[in-house]
Amino acid sequence: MARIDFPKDFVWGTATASYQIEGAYQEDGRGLSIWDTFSHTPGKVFNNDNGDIACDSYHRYEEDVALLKKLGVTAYRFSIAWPRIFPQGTGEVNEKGLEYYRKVVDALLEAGIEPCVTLYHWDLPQALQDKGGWDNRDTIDAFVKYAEVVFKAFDGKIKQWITFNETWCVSFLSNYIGLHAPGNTDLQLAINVAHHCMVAHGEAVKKFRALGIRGEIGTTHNLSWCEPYSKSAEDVAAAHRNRAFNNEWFMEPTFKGTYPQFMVDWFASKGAKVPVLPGDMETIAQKIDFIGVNYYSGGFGRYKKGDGLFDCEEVQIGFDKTYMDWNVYAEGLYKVLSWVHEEYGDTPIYITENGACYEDVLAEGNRVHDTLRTDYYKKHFIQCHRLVESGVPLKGYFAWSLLDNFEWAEGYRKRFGIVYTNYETLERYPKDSYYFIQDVIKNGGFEA
Ligand SMILES: N#[N+]C[C@@H]1[C@@H](O)[C@H](O)[C@@H](O)[C@@H]2O[C@H]12
Repeated sequence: MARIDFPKDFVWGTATASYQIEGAYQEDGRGLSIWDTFSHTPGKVFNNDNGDIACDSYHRYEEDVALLKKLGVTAYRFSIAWPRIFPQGTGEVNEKGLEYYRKVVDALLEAGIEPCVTLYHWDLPQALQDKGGWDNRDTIDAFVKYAEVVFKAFDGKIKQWITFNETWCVSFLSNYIGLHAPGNTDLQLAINVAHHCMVAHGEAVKKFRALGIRGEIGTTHNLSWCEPYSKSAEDVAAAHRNRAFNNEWFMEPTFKGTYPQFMVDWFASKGAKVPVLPGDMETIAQKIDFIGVNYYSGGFGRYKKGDGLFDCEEVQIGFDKTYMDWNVYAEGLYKVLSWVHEEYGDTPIYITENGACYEDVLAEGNRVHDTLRTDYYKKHFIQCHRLVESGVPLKGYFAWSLLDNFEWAEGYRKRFGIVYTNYETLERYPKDSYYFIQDVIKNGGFEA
């Protein structure tokens, strides 16, 4: 056993998202989002679950803040629902929407917890989707207007802003693979969406700077790590294409204002190209104050002609699996964040999501002995410590998630929370993993 200790100023937090926890989907003037439409479409979500009620955090946010305070975190990442602020995506501001978030932010600050707010965590107003959504460049301007309203409303209170959550999911998962809202399966459309979201990110950063909003702004990309199964040129190239699909395709524009040419060529071979307009790349590459990275898993890949979009097949080498059937590959976190530092320099990094889904059993006394999840966190905290020790500018960590919540197309069957949500009573029960993290925060580390 070796003791690992984190820097005194290391930020510990947890993360959630509006559609996954709030419920109250028609309350106080909220407009419909694409996830209301998608989840209400039979067959799209497991068990036809939806976010109509979710964890009812719209009414129970004070319980959530109390759990955060008891946990000992100094930050809480949540998202603002665009359809609560602009029910039609643009036009009239819904003051009741702003009022809800004022209450949440004030409760957090009262508890000594810094709000870290994501502007876009996938709940696009349906009214904008009806006009083409992110495929329509007009949505960029609508996003910037929405961002300006919330920047001004919370200036000085919210000091850490994230423009987008996981643009890969917004684009490829939702418009090429089709698993998430709006459920398209068109590669060119997905590339258009990715590009327009990144332009919207850059325009929002420009607006943030122009308004002189206090605090820091960044964005969050979901990065993964695919290690080549062998050192053969074919396997190395295939694994790189697999990584670049998640990683370089988004990080290169964000930091260098260019797309990786080998991937541009690869997509061109599939008949798809990026709809770049003059000035777009300079806009995307606006300097950011931090980069958020969501990391869950990775694995090994090797060349196999025709396998998937990149002629890369996953090789099973015996990793333990989570209930999402994802590898528990903690060293992948070390590899990917070391790569970020090597490739993109000293921009501060926050792990804005990391966590695991397991089949949780409610035991006596409303306890959940989620030893596998606690073990997942231990393994990844060890890698976080390794990163800090190696000089990577890792400044903080947000566990996904505070609560079991609406897990998108998986509905409520997949639980990622460190707090168990009883969906019948909406009561919250801290799991053993919650108490493990509480202890790590309190003691600044743990015996690894
Ligand atoms: N799946 N899964 C869990 C988690 C999802 O619940 C978050 O909303 C996303 O940001 C990211 O995908 C990660």
